[in-house]
Amino acid sequence: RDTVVANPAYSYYDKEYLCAVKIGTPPQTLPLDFDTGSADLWVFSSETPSSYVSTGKAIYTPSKSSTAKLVTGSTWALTYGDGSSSSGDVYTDNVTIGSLKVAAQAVEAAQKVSSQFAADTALSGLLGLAFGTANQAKPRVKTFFDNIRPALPLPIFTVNLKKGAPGSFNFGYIDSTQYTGAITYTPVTPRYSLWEFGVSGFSIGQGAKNSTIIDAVADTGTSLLLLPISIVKAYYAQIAGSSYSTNYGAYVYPCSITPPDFNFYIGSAKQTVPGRYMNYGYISNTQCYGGIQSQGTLMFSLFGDIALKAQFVVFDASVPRIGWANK
Ligand SMILES: CN(C)c1ccc(C(=O)NN)cc1
Repeated sequence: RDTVVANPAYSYYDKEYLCAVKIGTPPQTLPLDFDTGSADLWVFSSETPSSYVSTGKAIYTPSKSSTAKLVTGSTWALTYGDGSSSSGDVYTDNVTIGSLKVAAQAVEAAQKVSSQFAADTALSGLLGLAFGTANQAKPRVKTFFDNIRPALPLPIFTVNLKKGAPGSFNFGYIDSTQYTGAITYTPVTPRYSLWEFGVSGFSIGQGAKNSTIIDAVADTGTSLLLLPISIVKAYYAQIAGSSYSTNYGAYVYPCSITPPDFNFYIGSAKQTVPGRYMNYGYISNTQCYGGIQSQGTLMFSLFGDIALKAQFVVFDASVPRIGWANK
């Protein structure tokens, strides 16, 4: 069991949360985006064209690792929900998170990355924490969590992200100081090999509970809280002066206003996302980018960092199930 610090990147926005991962011998430390919405561990590498590697970015150089082994013939290619992509070949090497070490972990080295990843000067790759069946390597490889799970006291990891401050991913144990009240669990249906669960209803601010079921995915790799358009419209109807900006393709609101809380229910347990968490950044002196946006044509809602940073979440592979608590 162990814990690793999750540092928010792009201060104020909390765009993503990065954790230090040691790869190879001697260890090469890379800040990776721990992503419960995908299942590949991929890294910027010595095989990534240097024009796509921003100055100072840490990369994985297998030739400098005495324990690196090329997996001959294996390849990988990924496309994320926002249209970003990456691809390359596959090595195995020692990977250590905190004190948790997996020997011969599959490490997917990038030979191509899209402009969104090239523009991201903070991360050196992603570490997928979704179910292994979502892995996109050919032939498929196991995630770090798949590999470390047998060595953990409990087959779980917990996510305690914070607004504008370091949080943590804990593996194999629950730190009861990280939440208040009870943890309420609900089953996970890995229909898409994701941490997909049912939300039993929602309310806005002090409003009445609307018992409509929301089909949700917990995704630490998505910054925002993406909901059905009907709920999004009902939310911004509560913020005077808010509007849909065609320029940004997003709902914006006057920064002078603190938006209402967004509450969602796990069973009958009310989970609260405070309105003060909804500011995803200033787009002008007066207009702010809302943390709640439409899920568009996605077949599920995405409970990304805007929601996760308000909660303590247990990702439990034993059932599978997911547990939520306020904090
Ligand atoms: C371009 N970047 C940094 C991304 C990082 C993560 C994701 C994602 O959908 N994770 N579930 C997309 C893009």
